[in-house]
This record gives sequence, structure tokens and C-alpha cells, in this order.
Amino acid sequence: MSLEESPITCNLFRAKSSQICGGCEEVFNFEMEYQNKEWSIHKTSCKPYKIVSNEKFGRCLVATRNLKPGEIIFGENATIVGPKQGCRPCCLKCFTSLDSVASLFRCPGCNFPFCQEQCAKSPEHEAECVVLSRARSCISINDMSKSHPVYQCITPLRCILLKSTQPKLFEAFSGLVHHNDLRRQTQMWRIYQVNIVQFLRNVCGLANQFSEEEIHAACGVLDVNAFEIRLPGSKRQQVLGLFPIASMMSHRCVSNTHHVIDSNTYEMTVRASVPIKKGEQLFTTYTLPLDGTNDRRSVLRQSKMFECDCPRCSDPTECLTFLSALRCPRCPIGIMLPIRPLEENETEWQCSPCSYQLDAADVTQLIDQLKEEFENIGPKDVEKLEEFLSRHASSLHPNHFLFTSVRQSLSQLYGRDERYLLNTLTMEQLERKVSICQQLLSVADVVEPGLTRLRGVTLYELYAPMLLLAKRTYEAGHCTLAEFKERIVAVEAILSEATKILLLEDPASTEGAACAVQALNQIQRWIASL
Ligand SMILES: C[S@@+](CC[C@H](N)C(=O)[O-])C[C@H]1O[C@@H](n2cnc3c(N)ncnc32)[C@H](O)[C@@H]1O
Repeated sequence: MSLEESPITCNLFRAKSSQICGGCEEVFNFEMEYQNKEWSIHKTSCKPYKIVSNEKFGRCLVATRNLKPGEIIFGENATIVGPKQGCRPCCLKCFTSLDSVASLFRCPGCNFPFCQEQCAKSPEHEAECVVLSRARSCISINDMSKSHPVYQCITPLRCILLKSTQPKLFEAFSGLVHHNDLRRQTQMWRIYQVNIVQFLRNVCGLANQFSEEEIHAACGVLDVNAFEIRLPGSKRQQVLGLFPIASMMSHRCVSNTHHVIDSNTYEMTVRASVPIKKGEQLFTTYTLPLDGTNDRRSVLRQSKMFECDCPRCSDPTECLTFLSALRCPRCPIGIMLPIRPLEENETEWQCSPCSYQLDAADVTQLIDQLKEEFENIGPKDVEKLEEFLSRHASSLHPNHFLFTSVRQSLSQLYGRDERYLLNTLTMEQLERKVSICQQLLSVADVVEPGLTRLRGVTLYELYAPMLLLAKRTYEAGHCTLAEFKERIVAVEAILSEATKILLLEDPASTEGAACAVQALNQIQRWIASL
């Protein structure tokens, strides 16, 4: 793959004297007399990444020097923040879910509900309120527990209004990919045409200011480039943010970066999650890493408009995680994998030892049925979740993504659910929690390697039952003091890694980080006293 440099990178060409920048390791040739001036210009623009362009990925980011796990690559603020398509009614300023608000405040201008008057009167709402007030008679949002289609137009409206309110930002926004040409044939285009384009042009009176194409382009930019912002507590609405540099990162189903978005400031920090070599492309993941190949590729096809052929998607075993693999119905040890994983609708699935085959349609039918069964289980129903695992053990590989989702829930429920509080768990249940977390980690280590949230959270869930098991075993006289110490030191290593990762997360969304630091200090003091 050739990654051509774009003109955006710093290039100061003048012969005579050479220097290598210690930051980006670029070589500069200076005229001696201009050296200091040019060097100070470079110092302010030197970054550990650069934007390059490539036939397959379009614009993308590559590392300009070796990066260590945890190292910050860049940070940037969201240029636009707004509600995600299909969200339930929320305050347009702070995104609090309105079903949890006792007394709503209706904006006198546009009639949108807000959590409080102060939010409705915020400067951020001013320009959109003028537009939305023209549709005042159609804006009647009364059921706060159900999504309302009018919210679909808020974030695209905020984008197009930049044209007059912040022309520079609008220019940058207009340079982002929208894929109107590819999206034109989709069902989504037709929905946007009615719910957003016609609403904004015909009902809100923007027909003279914005063409249909321009409004569709705003919707496209958001679909292709925006990031989800996870807000804590009652703001757990899905909110979108546009981050122009981050949106240049290409997708790979196993990424090498990790990002955190501060839920108060909407500032994104992108870090290397694993070691990255100078010249390597920087990847993020546009999908859920624990989904199977067919689901990930389908999301990417529908919303990002490309066919992912990354190493994980091209490998029937998904890098030996077997996240989509089935058990062979014919032989006891067989595992069934797609023969051509990039042709999900046509490929046969074949058992490795006995060569028995299933059609793609049969596999889809089975998985759809099991997905439905899984979705109908209550989110806290430990017994039903356990039952699901045992009932389908002969159909799915132990690491199958459906089982992995079940394990993710169980890893939290054992020890936290009121019926399964940690101190009340039996030895067997503690061992169950440990084995669930270890299985999850074995998958996370491959699909979300390094300093990632999934690993941090799972390591944190793992430490407590391990500690309790060691304590109870020692107190029952079933191990020596030396063996006990050894087990506690192993727990400390796990908690120490969990803490390191959780401290990188948004402090508002992970109360775990503070608890982890406290627990780590306690264990360290305890080890010192043993
Ligand atoms: C968020 S944008 C990334 C920046 C974009 N390349 C640009 O030039 O502005 C996402 C788009 O980049 C391209 N892209 C990203 N990752 C890709 C991948 N793994 N394979 C093919 N195209 C990819 C697709 O066109 C996708 O819709």
C-alpha cells in the first residue's frame, strides 16, 4: 500500500543545514539564517501523526514516529454535538433524558421540551430555535419515553447553520466525506428525505437557503464521520459528536488506537492502545468489536458505505477468536466456519474434521433465532442467561459472539446484582465469575488489545472474586501463607493493570477508576504487612 503524503504536513525546504525533529522525526533542511525562525514554526505544528491520502482508504492518519501504548496522539474538541437518530426526547442543551425530569420547561420559541429554563435559553439553542419556531405548530413532544422523529433533524440542522454562524467551521465540515452518490439508493436516504430534508426545507422554511443535496450531505457527513459520545447517568442518551481530525482515521476491526470523550467538555483524546511503529496507519473501530463478522460488515456497508476486508473480516476464525463459529451438528468435536467470510450471503459453512456443510441462509436463520431468544431474556436474569449458555452449547462455539454478550452481562451481574452481591457468592459462584472474566479477556486481548475500556472493565471485575477466593481458601486452612501471598500478588498485578486503563477513561463515566485506585492502595498495604 502506498501512502502518499498530503501537502498538509510540515515541509520546510531550504538546503544547507539538516536537522531531524525529535517529535515527528522528519528531516528538515534549513538555510542557516532562517533556522531559528523555521524551527519555532515547526515546533508548533509538529504532531505524532500526519494526514495522507490513499486510493483504498481516502484520507487517513499515519504515525510520524514510534508510539507507545497509552501515548496521546492528539486531542480535539467536538465541532458539533447533537442527539443521535432514534434517541428518546432529551434536553437539546445538556442531553438529559426527559423521561427522568419531573417538571419540563417548554421553550417559548420552538416548543421543544428542556430539562430547565437555563438550558432553553443557552446561546447554543438560539439559531436553531429561530428555524424550529417556524414549525412550532408541528412540534408536540409529549411522550418522553418514546423516540420522536423531529429529533432526527436537530444535529443536521446544527451542521448546516454553521454556514452562517461559523463559516470557517462550516468550510471544514463541508470537506468531510458524505457519500451522497452511494447513499442516494438507500432506504435511509428516503427516510431522511421526508423526516429531515422536507421538514427543514418546507416546514422550517429553509428551502431558499439550503438545497436538498446540501441537507443530505450534512446527514451523510454525520452518518459517515460522527462518533458516539457516552454520557453518564440520566444523560445516557446516545449523543453524536463531530471531531474533524479523528474522523480522518480509517476503520479496522482490530484497531490500534483508543479514544475517550470527556462527557463535560466533549473533548476527545486519542491514544495508542498498542505499540505503533512510525509510518503505520492509525485505525479506530467504527463498529462494536465483540460483534461477529457479518454484523460488523453489515453496519459498515449500511452506514459507512464500504466493504470491510480487514485481516479479521477476511479470516474465517476472526484471528482465532472463533467469535462467529458454530458447533458441527454431525460430529462431536467439529467447528463450522464460513469458507469465504467476505461473501456472507453465498458462502457455505464447513466443519473442519468431517467436511459437513451448511448454507449461509441456514446459518443466518439459526443466528437470527438465537439473537431473538437472547434479546427476550431480561437484562438481569442470571438464571436465564446461564440457561441460554448451556442450552446452545451444542450449537455455538464457546466464544461465539452471542455467548460473549451473555458473558459480558454475567461478568457484571455476579457480584453486583442485589441477589448476587460479592460477599454472598459461594466459592462455586466466585469461580464462575473468574472463569467468565478470563474467557472474556481472552477474546478482548485479541479484538480490543492493549489499554482499552473492555479490558480495563473486565480486569476490574476479575480482581475481586480472585481476592475473595484466595482469602477464603487461606482462612479455611486450604493453602499456606506463601501460596496465599503468591495469589494476592497476582491479584495486585491484575488490579494494577485495570487501574492504569480505567484512569485513562472519562472520570464522569467510570466511578470504577476511583474505586480501583483505592482497592489497589489497600492491597499494596496489605501485601507489605503480610
Ligand atoms: C470517517 S471517514 C474516514 C476519512 C475518509 N477516508 C476521508 O477521506 O475523509 C470514513 C470513510 O473512509 C473510508 N474508509 C475508512 N476505513 C476504511 C476501510 N477499512 N476500508 C475502506 N474504506 C475505508 C470509507 O469511505 C468510509 O466511508
